[in-house]
Amino acid sequence: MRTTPVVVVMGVSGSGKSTVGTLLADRLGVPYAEGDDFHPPANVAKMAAGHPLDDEDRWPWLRAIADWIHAHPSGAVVTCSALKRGYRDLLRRDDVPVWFLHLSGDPELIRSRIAARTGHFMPPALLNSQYAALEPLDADEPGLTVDVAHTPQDIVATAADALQRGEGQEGAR
Ligand SMILES: Nc1ncnc2c1ncn2[C@@H]1O[C@H](COP(=O)(O)OP(=O)(O)OP(=O)(O)O)[C@@H](O)[C@H]1O
Ligand SMILES: O=C(O)[C@H](O)[C@@H](O)[C@H](O)[C@H](O)CO
Repeated sequence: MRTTPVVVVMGVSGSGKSTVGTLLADRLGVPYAEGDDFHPPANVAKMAAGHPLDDEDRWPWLRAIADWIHAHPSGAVVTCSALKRGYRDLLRRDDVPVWFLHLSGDPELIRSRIAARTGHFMPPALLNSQYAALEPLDADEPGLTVDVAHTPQDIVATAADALQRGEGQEGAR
């Protein structure tokens, strides 16, 4: 690969973005950012109260993540649900290559993981709305889709291998 991309670990709530993202950043030796930290407090309060975000809620948050991405032209990992194509278009800019790792999986598996998780603001009831909004990677979007039934370690190894071989640079697999 000629240039190290910024990897955006995407997927519905509870798909494992933070778990996989921190491990992948360690493995690649690049900076890491947690996408939830870019939410304005009003967004977190809205989700915690059981209401899904809408596009208007998400644009300022996505712009803040896009700014972080483009402050890291030498490569980085950031988590962001990036559920819709239009959101990913906003995160992609010409100056820094952006590569999406979509953590995809069976809703019941992810629901059970959210139910077992403690200390997180996102209520399990919002998972259906996350799937309703989700638009998987299109064929022309650089990135890779992996099944979250695999262990975080296996997912990180698969992603790191694909990045090293330059796979998915032209479009999603
Ligand atoms: N591949 C995996 N196998 C088993 N458990 C996993 C896997 N990935 C994540 N988990 C567990 O599932 C739960 C959700 O993971 P995590 O918090 O990383 O998801 P997330 O996508 O960052 O969530 P959110 O978007 O709601 O912040 C955690 O308890 C985590 O330990
Ligand atoms: O786009 C969205 O609806 C939000 O980003 C959510 O996905 C949460 O931030 C997150 O994933 C926490 O659970």
